[in-house]
Amino acid sequence: MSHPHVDRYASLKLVYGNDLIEFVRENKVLVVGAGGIGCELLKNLVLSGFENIEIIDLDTIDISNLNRQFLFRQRHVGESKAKIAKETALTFNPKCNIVAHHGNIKQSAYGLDFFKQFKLVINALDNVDARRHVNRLCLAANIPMLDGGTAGYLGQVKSYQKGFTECYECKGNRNTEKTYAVCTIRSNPSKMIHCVVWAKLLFDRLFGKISDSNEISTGFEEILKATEDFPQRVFDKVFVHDIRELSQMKNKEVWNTGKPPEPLTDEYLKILRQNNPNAEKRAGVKDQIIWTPDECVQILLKSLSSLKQRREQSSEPLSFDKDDEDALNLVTSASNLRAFNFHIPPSSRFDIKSMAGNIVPAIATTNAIIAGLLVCEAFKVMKSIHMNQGKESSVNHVTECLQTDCLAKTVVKGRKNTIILPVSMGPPNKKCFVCSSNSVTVFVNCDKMSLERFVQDVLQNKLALKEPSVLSNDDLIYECGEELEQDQIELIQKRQKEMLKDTGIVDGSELIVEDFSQDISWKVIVKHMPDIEVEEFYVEGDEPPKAATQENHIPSSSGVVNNLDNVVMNIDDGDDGCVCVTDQQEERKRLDERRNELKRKRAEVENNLSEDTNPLKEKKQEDEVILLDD
Ligand SMILES: Nc1ncnc2c1ncn2[C@@H]1O[C@H](COP(=O)(O)OP(=O)(O)OP(=O)(O)O)[C@@H](O)[C@H]1O
Ligand SMILES: [Zn+2]
Repeated sequence: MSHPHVDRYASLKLVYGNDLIEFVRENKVLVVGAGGIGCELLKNLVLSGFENIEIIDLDTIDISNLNRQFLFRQRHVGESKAKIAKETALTFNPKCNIVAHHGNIKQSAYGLDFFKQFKLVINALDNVDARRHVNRLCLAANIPMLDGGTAGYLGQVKSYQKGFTECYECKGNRNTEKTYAVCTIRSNPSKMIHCVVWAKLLFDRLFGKISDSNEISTGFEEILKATEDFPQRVFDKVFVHDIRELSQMKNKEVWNTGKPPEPLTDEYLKILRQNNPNAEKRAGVKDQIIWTPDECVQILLKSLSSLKQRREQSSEPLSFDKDDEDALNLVTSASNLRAFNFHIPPSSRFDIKSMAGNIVPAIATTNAIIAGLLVCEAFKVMKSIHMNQGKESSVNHVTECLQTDCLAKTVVKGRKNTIILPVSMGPPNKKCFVCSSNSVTVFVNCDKMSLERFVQDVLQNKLALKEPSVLSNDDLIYECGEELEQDQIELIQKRQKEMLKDTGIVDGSELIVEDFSQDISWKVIVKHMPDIEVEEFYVEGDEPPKAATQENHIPSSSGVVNNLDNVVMNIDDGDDGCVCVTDQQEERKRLDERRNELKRKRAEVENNLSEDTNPLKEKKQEDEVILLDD
C-alpha cells in the first residue's frame, strides 16, 4: 500500500480531481466523538485524503465498545478514545496530521477561536446536549456542520450552514427525555419502567445530589445518619412501611395494576418464593437470569452498604452510571423489589440496564453506512469551499448536500427497496431563537420557581446554555464562571434561593441572557403561569402541560446527557500525543471586560435614577443588609 512510487490518492484524484484532493489534504476538519460513528469516520477520512484532522472525545475505552469501535483493541481498555483512534488511524495513513483531544467539547478551551481553525466540523456524537453546543459554535464561527447519528438500524446524516439551512435546533431538538407523572412513579406504578425510574430516584436520594425531584418519600435524613443497619433500614422503610401506608388508601379502584400494593413482609416473601415462576430458570447468560426475591433482597443490602461507604469516602455526590456494578445492582434489585410490591413481573439485570441507561442497541453496519455518507457530504462541502475561496461565509456550501435517512426497511410508498432516502434540508426557521430570532419566551411560575432552578432547569438544561449570565432591568442578577470573586459568589448563592418574583422577574419581564462560551445573547421573555408547578415550565414551541392543575412529571431517568456533563475531564499536556488546550486567558479577558462594562452600565443606571424612584437600588440595599445580618 505505502510503496513510495504509488500515489495512494490516484483513484480519488480520478473521481474528485487533483485540486480538490490537494485542498482536502491541506485543510483542517474537526471530528467530534470517537465512538461507533467517530471511529469509522476517522478511518474513512484518513483513507480519503483528509490529512489534517483534529478529533475530540471525553471518554476512555470500555470493553463494551470493542464490538463496533474497530480502532480499539482489548489492550486499549481504559485509554483515551481520541488518542487511540488517532494512533490506529495513523497506521492506515501515516501522512496524516491528527491531533487528539481527550476532553469535553463543551469545555471553554474549545471555544470560538478553536472552532475557527476548521473548514468543516463533523459530529459523531451520541447526545443532543453536545450537538446543540457544537451547533451554536458552528453558527458563531460560521462553519458548515455535518451531523451523523444512528439508533439501531436507523441512521441519519444532515448538513447545516448558517443562513442557508435550518440549524440543528430549528425544529426544536431539545433535551426531550420521556417524562412520567410524579404520582405514577412515587405511588402507583404499573410497568417495570416506572419502577426503574423510581429506583434511580432512590439512588439519587440516598447517594446523589438531593433535590425536590428525587424526594420520593420523607424521612430519609434519619436513615442516612444511621451508622448501623443502614441497608436494612432503607429496605424496611421503602419496601415495607411506605408500602403499608400506601396500601391503606381506601379506594381499591385507584391502583393502576388493579390491586393494592403489598409490603415485602416475611409472609409475602414466602408467598413470592413459593409462586416464583423464575425460580427454575437458572440457565443462560448470567445477566439475563431474573433474580429471585431473596436474591434481590441480598443484592440490595450489599449494594446499599457498599454505596454508602463510597459516598462517605467521596467529597462529591455519586451519580448513577449504568456501567457501575454497585449502582446497577442497586437499581436492578430495588426495581424488582418494587415490582413485587406492585404485582408487576420482575426483569433481568440486562433488561433493567437498558431501561436505566436509555440504551438503544448500536449496530456496526448502520454506523458504517452513516460514516461513509458523512465523508461523501464532506467532499461536497470541501469542493464548494475550494471553488469559492475568499467568500466562505457568503456562499451556500451545503447546497449539494441532502438530509440522508437510512431506514430499517422500505417504508416509502412507490419506492421499492429504498433504504437510503435523500430528503432536502429545510431553510432556517425564522422563529428559531438559536440561529434566527435571538428571542425566546419561557413559561414559568414566578411565584414558585427559584432563580437557581430557573438557571439550572430552564437556561442550562432546557435551553442548553453552559455559563449563562442574566440581566434584568440592566441589573446583572446571575452570572457564573470560575473567575468570580468570593463576595460575588456569596451574593449569587443568596439570591439564587429567592423566588423569581422576589428577584424582580415577573410576568412580561424581558431578560438579557448571555453566554460567552457559545457567543450567545438572547432576549428571554418571561410569562408567569400561576397554575403550573415548578417542573411544568415550558418554552415557546413546546407543548404546554395539558391542564394547569395536572399532576407534575419527572424525567424517565437522570439521563445519559447529564451523566456526560458530569464526567470529570482528564486534561493533560499531551506529551503522549494527546493534545489538550489549557490556555483560557483570552476567554477570561473577554468575560472580565464584559463584566466591567456591565458594572459600569449598572452604576450609570443607578446614578441616573433618584433614590426614591429606583426600585433596583432599594432591592440592592436590602440585599446588603441581609448580607451583614448573616
Ligand atoms: N460532550 C462531548 N465531548 C466529547 N465527546 C463526547 C461528548 N459527548 C459524547 N461524546 C463522545 O461521543 C461518542 C459517541 O459514540 P457512541 O455513540 O458510539 O457512544 P459510546 O459511549 O462509545 O457507546 P455506548 O454509549 O453505547 O456505550 C462517545 O465516545 C462519547 O464519549
Ligand atoms: Zn435554528
